[in-house]
Amino acid sequence: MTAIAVENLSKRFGRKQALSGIDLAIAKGEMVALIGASGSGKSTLMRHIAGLERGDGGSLVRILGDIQQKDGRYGADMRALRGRIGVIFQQFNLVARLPVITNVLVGILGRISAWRGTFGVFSKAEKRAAIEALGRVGIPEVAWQRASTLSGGQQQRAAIARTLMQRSEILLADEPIASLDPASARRVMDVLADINRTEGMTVLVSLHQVEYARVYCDRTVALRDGKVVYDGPSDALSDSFLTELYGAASEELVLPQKLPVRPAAADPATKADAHAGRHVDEKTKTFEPA
Ligand SMILES: Nc1ncnc2c1ncn2[C@@H]1O[C@H](COP(=O)(O)OP(=O)(O)OP(=O)(O)O)[C@@H](O)[C@H]1O
Repeated sequence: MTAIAVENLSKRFGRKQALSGIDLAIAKGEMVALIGASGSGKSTLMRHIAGLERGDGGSLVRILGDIQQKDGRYGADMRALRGRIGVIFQQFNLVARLPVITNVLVGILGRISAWRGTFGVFSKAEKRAAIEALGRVGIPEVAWQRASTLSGGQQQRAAIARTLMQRSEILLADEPIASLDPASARRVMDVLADINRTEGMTVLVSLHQVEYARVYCDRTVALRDGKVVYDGPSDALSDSFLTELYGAASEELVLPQKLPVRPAAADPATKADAHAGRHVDEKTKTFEPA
């Protein structure tokens, strides 16, 4: 089953064409990296898939088989679809003054009555589940601390715990490791890979550095100037191929040091849907094997 299907998605902000005719299909259970130099359109694409932004005429986004938006209009099931998608951003993921556990419990707001949500009335079982979710991401001990006291990496892991509480089926992580040190970045990526594997959650993660894509994701989609310029196996993204795709801008996508190799994370059953590599020829708009 296709979790995310984007067809001919374009978006113009004033004179800026942020996205141009994006076609993308991500199968349920895949963990896919989205890479691209600064300004290539990664966040804009993520925001459209999350249903936070509407594309221009001719655009179509389906989430888990249902129309989320078409021709710049949201579908009827928009609210329900939003509940099935968890979103993590580079920053501002948590309410700093609230305890971590309350931030995690925010994940169930879509499932409980408005008054319980407003007054923060959560049952013992819900609190236990929130602590379990924090355990799944390796930080159960911080449950009662204020979110502002957590490190950047812990904050990202708490945000992932919130999406577990939400029981989201798709996780969109927009540059979740951009402001983290390498060790914290790896821990966050480990957690994403783990919930992809064990919960079968579909993960689309945008990354600035291609090394993380190579280590953690079987498949990478590369954007340049709002267009898909590559969609295929991450290990085909050699430094020389990146230079071919991005020219001098490829330097900002490559870490000076290599990351340690990590075993493939995705469930083999879901790999059958993985796409063969395609290098997109922008002039003819045809897809060629990389
Ligand atoms: N709301 C907006 N209004 C006007 N222009 C926008 C808006 N959002 C994005 N853009 C423009 O669209 C282009 C793509 O931006 P986007 O943030 O998606 O890129 P990105 O690949 O996520 O970059 P970065 O890696 O720096 O976060 C940029 O030129 C940006 O300035």
